[in-house]
Amino acid sequence: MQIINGKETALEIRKELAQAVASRKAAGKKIPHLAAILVGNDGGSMTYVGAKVKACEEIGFESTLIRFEDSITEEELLNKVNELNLDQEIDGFIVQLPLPAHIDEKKITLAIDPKKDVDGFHPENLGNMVLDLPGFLPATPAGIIELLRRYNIETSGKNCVVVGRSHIVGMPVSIMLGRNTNPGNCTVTLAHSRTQNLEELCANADILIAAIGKPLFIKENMVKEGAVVIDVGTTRVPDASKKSGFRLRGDVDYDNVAEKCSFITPVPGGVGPMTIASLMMNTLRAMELNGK
Ligand SMILES: Nc1nc2c(c(=O)[nH]1)N[C@@H](CN(C=O)c1ccc(C(=O)N[C@@H](CCC(=O)O)C(=O)O)cc1)CN2
Repeated sequence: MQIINGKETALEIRKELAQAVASRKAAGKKIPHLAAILVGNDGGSMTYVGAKVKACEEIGFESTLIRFEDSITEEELLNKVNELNLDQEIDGFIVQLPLPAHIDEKKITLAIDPKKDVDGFHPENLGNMVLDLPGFLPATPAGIIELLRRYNIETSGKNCVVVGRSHIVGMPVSIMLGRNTNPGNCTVTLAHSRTQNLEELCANADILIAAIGKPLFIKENMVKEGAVVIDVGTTRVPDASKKSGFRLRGDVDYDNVAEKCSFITPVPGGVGPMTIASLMMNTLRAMELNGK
């Protein structure tokens, strides 16, 4: 069994990006500038956005953090999105999810200029992904593909089961792994809450991707001997013994599953850091796609 070290891989990518920035600087080209909108005080969202800003600093990107209270109206948020769409200095921006219930996430996503949508959530970018056209790939699925690539994991012809059909992970990763690309060319099953015989389905997967947000959901009996297991879950579970008051739990019962796998991602230190690395790759790509 080999542990897929997402933290280390993400660091490698960040070093590569820092070199690309240094070359751009030396050539007198513009430095990528990422803006992030954070609404409210959710602990996880604050951690993730903080990590995005820190990654920008380390790589040498410019960054701008824009914070709003939970009480911001949808109209006010849309105004800020439109402002960023028009701001020539900003190359790409994200709106951290989830948003408060009174704000329609879809409306906000649709308002983002697809050319600045470095999260890759806009329908134009999702359509480009389906058609293999240039655009931005969603960060977490792109991070998973990059891990499979960098660990030389064979995907062609493999039977892949993705558990969870969220718009930001499950749905796009299922499409990406089914494309005629490398990594890709899998026979993909997208499983969800209505799927029948889920245990059996998972137990036949060569590649199992768990993206359901249910701690320790994937048990030993659901994993085939020699499978590649990718755990996307990062649920904060209360734990009084921790200084933070919580511990992170993946969707996979790692302790009982790991030994059966050929490859497995841990939580933390697996897919999570790759989400941030992919966002940084997209931000650099924004410059290229927009001819800067
Ligand atoms: N606008 C977006 N919102 C959200 C996205 C996204 O891609 N764009 N994805 C998730 C959250 N997310 C990024 O924003 C994210 C999740 C987890 C990690 C990460 O590095 N996790 C670490 C542990 C960090 C911790 O201590 O909590 C790990 O797994 O090792 C990074 C980014 C939802 N919202």
